Amino acid sequence: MNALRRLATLLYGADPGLRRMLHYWAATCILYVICIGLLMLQVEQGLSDPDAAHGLVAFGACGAFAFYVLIRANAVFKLASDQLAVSQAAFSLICAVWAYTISGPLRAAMLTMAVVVIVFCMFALRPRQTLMLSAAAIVGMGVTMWWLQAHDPVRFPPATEFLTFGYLAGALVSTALLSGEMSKLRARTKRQKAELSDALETIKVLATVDELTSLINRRHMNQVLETEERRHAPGAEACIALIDIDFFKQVNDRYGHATGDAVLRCFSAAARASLRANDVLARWGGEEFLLMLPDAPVEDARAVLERMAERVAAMVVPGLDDGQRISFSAGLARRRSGESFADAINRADKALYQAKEAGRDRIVLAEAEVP
Ligand SMILES: Nc1nc2c(ncn2[C@@H]2O[C@H](COP(=O)(O)OP(=O)(O)OP(=O)(O)O)[C@@H](O)[C@H]2O)c(=O)[nH]1
Repeated sequence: MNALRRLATLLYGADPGLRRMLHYWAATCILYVICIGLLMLQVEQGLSDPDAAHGLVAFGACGAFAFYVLIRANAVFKLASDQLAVSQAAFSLICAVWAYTISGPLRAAMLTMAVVVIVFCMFALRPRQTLMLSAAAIVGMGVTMWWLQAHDPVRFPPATEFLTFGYLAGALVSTALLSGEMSKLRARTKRQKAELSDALETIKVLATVDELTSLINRRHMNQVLETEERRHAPGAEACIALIDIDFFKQVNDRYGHATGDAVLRCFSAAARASLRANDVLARWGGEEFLLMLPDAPVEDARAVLERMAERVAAMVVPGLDDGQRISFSAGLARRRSGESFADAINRADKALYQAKEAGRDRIVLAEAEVP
């Protein structure tokens, strides 16, 4: 299985775009092989000239190999994928015209291949390119048929050639139009898929991030805590801190709601700048924040909060009077072994209440942590 996968990577490469192009190439090759098989049967039945048939087989095989090299080494040639597709389709049409000239009474059947080539185009070409290619096929086939009936009217009766050309032109034009519609449909589906995935990304952000502070919101923090609870290795310490800005109502009342919002934004930025790499800070509600410090002994957690208090005290908030200092109170709890985060948050909440009661602008350890 592994060897097969390695062989596929060797042949197809690892790049998804390259793989897609080579898959189309492989599908074309299967078609070539079927056509070669049928051509050989024609030769066996005496319906086609063997030399001419072998010439066409050699031409088809060389072309298929050349296209493989061209696609595989496209990192060097840097051809656009539609340029490659147009050249491949043009090559296949030349093969179909050639097959027509050497196929004796079965020649009309060869024209179905030209139609198949145009159908293939819907996967790789724009509608206009497909139409141009069909027009080129009609002109190429028309000139060939005219030349054949003019030079060998016994094998290529003019009336038969004329009618065959009419059928072919009709089939090619309608197939080109239909495959053009299909490519438009594919392009629309692709665009809608991209729009949907953008919208999904926006929804994800809206569902997890607080719009005002750009911190994660309470819902997402609960998910983070759940994950951390499951990951929590026995003995590893995690701390929880509930942080509440002091006298925030007074800020709102004195400076207005917009300045209150600015305080929340500046506080969040200052608080975030004080964290260690793995600490997670969330807006828990209003002017309250929850900080989770994984793998942190309580002394380290306290140090983070003190650093945060210094930064918050030093921050300059647009709209606030000079000298108006912002502070916060925090309740800090170490999550006990086997304890749920919900219980640890409850203990942190009680400690926060004590911090407020004791005069604010301080960090209070939850009861069990007080030495
Ligand atoms: N500007 C603004 N204010 C908010 C927001 N969310 C909550 N608030 C206000 O925050 C204030 C919280 O007031 P309180 O709960 O009394 O707390 P406090 O004034 O900070 O007092 P202590 O916490 O006891 O220090 C209320 O006036 C809310 O309206 C918000 O997103 N923006």
